[in-house]
Amino acid sequence: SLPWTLRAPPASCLGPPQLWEARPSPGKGIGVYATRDLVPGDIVLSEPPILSLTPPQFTDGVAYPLNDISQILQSAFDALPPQDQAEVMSLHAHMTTADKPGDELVSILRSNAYITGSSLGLFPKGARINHSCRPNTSQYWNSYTGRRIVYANRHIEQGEEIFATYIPLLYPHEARQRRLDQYGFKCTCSACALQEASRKASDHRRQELARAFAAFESHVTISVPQSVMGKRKARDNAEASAQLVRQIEEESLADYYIKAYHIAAIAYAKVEEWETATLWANKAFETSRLADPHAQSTGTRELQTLTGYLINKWNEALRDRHT
Ligand SMILES: C[S@@+](CC[C@H](N)C(=O)[O-])C[C@H]1O[C@@H](n2cnc3c(N)ncnc32)[C@H](O)[C@@H]1O
Repeated sequence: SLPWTLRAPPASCLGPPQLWEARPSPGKGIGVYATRDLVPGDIVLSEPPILSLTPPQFTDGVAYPLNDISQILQSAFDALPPQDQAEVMSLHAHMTTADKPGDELVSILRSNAYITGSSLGLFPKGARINHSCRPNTSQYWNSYTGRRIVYANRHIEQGEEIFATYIPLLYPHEARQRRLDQYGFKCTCSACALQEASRKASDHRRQELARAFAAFESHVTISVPQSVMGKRKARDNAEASAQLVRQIEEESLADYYIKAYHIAAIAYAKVEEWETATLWANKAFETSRLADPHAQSTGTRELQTLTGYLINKWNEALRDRHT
């Protein structure tokens, strides 16, 4: 055995300088602020979970009945070193009227946990980021490195507050607010604070987008239709996919950009517009690479393969035109 104990290097030796600071955010407790201008793709935080739970029968996308897991949570907490326990207990806990004294750990999990694959994780630094329904960061769970990455999805100015989303965003204001009730605040972000008419327009766009995504979900393989009817439908779909991208960008729903570009790539491939299809696929790939520069995730690699495939099709079509 080794005559010395291996210890992790201090956090200050790991990676690039810190681009954020935590300080009070009026009306929102503590918040996280950019300490310099950030451009899309800048990694704000890269953090492993301090505590991670894999609840039984976890269904991704469905809020988990957290009270059912208080025992698993307690055992995971008990196994932590004292300084980590103190860090967990320092996090914000929104207690509901149903919570009993002693339920604080469950409240902390409910108020701060993020879903990572099939688990729930507590990330003490990222947990200080407040919510917005038009967030300026997106997140990405890198299962390869076991880190949750928070990256700028648009330009963020020095001193601006950094926001993430706690909930899926393709719902109207009232439904979003119902999901946010578990955190105990009323959302006043730029989408929720709109005047009624604009808010209705935003709600309508989000619902339409949810419908459009659902409609496109079953069309994600490239098969060029042969019938006149099929071709006409594919043409309509291609135009609808370009509209989907416009609406997603108008609503600043950065978490859905990759999905929308991918849909547009497939829709244009189905009408054999290989150049347009390639440009959309490449845009999806480049956006995915913002958070995953070494293409470690399956999603990024698939987009890289798709872009390569479409480039070949585009080349073939150019060759055919010249022979
Ligand atoms: C994950 S914590 C975020 C950090 C928290 N502000 C703190 O002081 O530690 C979630 C809690 O922050 C507050 N919060 C988050 N986003 C908010 C918002 N948009 N408006 C008001 N409060 C918010 C709520 O109290 C919520 O339960």
